Amino acid sequence: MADSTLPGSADVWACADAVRRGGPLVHNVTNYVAMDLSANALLAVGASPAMVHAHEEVVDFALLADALVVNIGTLSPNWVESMRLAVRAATDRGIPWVLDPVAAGATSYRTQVGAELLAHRPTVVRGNASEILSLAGMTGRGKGVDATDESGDALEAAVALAQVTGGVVAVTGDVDVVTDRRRTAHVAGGHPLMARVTAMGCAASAVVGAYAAAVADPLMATASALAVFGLAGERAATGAVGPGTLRWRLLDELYALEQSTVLAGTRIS
Ligand SMILES: Nc1ncnc2c1ncn2[C@@H]1O[C@H](COP(=O)(O)OP(=O)(O)O)[C@@H](O)[C@H]1O
Ligand SMILES: Cc1ncsc1CCOP(=O)(O)O
Ligand SMILES: [Mg+2]
Repeated sequence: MADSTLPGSADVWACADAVRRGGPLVHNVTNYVAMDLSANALLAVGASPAMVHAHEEVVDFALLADALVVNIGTLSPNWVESMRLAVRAATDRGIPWVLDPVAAGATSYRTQVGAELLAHRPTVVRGNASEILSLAGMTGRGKGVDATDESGDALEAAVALAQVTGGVVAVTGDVDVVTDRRRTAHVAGGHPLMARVTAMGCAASAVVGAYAAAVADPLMATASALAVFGLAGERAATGAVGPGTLRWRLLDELYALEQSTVLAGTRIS
């Protein structure tokens, strides 16, 4: 249902422009698989990435950053402690932080770590439908890091999680659903081939971090970041011969995205 407080295409462009002009420094405690694509996606949208997780420096780095992204993709106790330290520092400073609960529900360890981090009230949670359902204690049927549920079926779970965090929860998939309980945006776009490239969701979470640093309203920031990411993804898929070319074309499209393309291509309802 249309909601006049949801971002329109001009808002999405204003957010993209704010990221390009501001060039936020985004601190990532992320997984080994996602580091490269996330860092390149952040650079392509105009942000500065840093992947920093050693206990000895993670707090100092969080003090420099404009946003933090925490991703549990390749977690271990050592990494979880890095996440705790980084989240505490980011929270103390009041910078936005994003939680990507990769494969929550696949093992009890992941679900438990996801729940612990959730209790620290991330500004934004971004996951696929199976992860969001699992984190909310509902029956997500993920296949490892991949979703087997539809984003539209996780709206109730997203609202329940947003109730816990007081922030924004985004469920990506064929349509991205973004809610802060009061407002719910359905962001159309993207391409099914995007799910065939590993770390695509992680990179989307990283880009959400950049937008949350540059834009005060987390729902506006998240919906805009996902609109831009989806638009770049669908343009990248046009002419891609498979996942490999899509991956690199996505970076080119994120980098080259123009105002006219965003104004014509954004579909948020
Ligand atoms: N079937 C699809 N149609 C369009 N876009 C998709 C589809 N599946 C995933 N995407 C897009 O791919 C990106 C990653 O989302 P997703 O695959 O849900 O994350 P994850 O990799 O964490 O499972 C998002 O921008 C999302 O909109
Ligand atoms: C394959 C894999 N294994 C652990 S983390 C990871 C990457 C997951 O990336 P995404 O959630 O974006 O698909
Ligand atoms: Mg994921």
